[in-house]
Amino acid sequence: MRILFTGGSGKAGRHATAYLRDQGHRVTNLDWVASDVPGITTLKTDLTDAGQVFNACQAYAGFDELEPGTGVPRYDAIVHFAAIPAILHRPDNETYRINTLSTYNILDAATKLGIPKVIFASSETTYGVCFADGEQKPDYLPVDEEHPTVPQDSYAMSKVVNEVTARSFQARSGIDIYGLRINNVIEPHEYRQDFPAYMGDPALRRRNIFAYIDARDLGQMVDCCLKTDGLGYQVFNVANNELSVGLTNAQVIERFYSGVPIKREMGEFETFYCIEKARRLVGFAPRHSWREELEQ
Ligand SMILES: NC(=O)c1ccc[n+]([C@@H]2O[C@H](COP(=O)([O-])OP(=O)(O)OC[C@H]3O[C@@H](n4cnc5c(N)ncnc54)[C@H](O)[C@@H]3O)[C@@H](O)[C@H]2O)c1
Ligand SMILES: O=C(O)[C@H]1O[C@@H](O)[C@H](O)[C@@H](O)[C@@H]1O
Repeated sequence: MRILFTGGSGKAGRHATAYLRDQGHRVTNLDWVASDVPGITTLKTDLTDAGQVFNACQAYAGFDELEPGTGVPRYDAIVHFAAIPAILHRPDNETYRINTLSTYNILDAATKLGIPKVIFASSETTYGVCFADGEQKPDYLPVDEEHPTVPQDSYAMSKVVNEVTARSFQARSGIDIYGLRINNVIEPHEYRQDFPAYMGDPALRRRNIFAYIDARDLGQMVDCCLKTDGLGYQVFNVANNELSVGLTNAQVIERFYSGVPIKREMGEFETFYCIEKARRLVGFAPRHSWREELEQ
């Protein structure tokens, strides 16, 4: 497929674009800065500027596309990852402005230009646990897509607003728009760098609901979404199926989740960040586990 990918120069985007390239997709990156991933071309674009977004969505992906003499082909899908990826990188109102405006522009352009699918990065932070002031426990476990999304911080607010915006653009246009509530992204080198500390102090993972997602598996989830048509508007939790700490599910409940309703029986090391919907609807099957990465 011919894919327009935003934020491909960032932490998650670098791995997701490489994964999509390896699956045979043609990927053009829209970002403030150029990608250094081989095979990924960047059109430097400020996504808060609607003019630039509409223009980039209708641009050639490379000089080779001049050859047929049939004009600019239409993109098959947009994968929108560009964002300020947390609080405390920018003043709160800038994070909110950049994230909501960029997403509005992408959705507006996709629907008006007849691009039939948009997959966008939402976040685990929508559930209100990650960047809460003090400790906020989930309302129930495991956290699935029905869990309330009432966060207190500007980054997560921008993601909740983006989900609402996406749902409305989908209702108007009828195209497929899938939002990914991505858990904490782990790059391959971060297993050795960071996980030993998580084994020593599991509380370090409390704000991530003890979950994580390998950056390459996130690429797989995007590809699963590209391959699955006709679902309309959907949000999906995206995480590994196992906890990111060296405790069992029961031990985490005992230490961190006393009083939190447990909705169903769970596996010994099963994640509290439920990924059943992604498995069922698009066939997501994470492959990279921290246990195996540390053994290698
Ligand atoms: N890293 C995580 O753990 C995590 C978890 C959940 C969700 N997410 C979401 O996944 C996406 C990618 O996150 P990341 O960690 O790779 O972030 P990142 O900051 O590493 O990458 C984001 C990229 O977007 C670009 N960008 C931002 N705003 C832009 C704009 N207006 N115009 C052009 N380019 C712009 C940046 O230059 C950067 O290359 C984000 O939407 C983030 O909110 C990340
Ligand atoms: O966007 C998000 O959800 C993520 O933001 C990152 O910056 C946080 O470190 C991570 O815990 C979150 O998973």
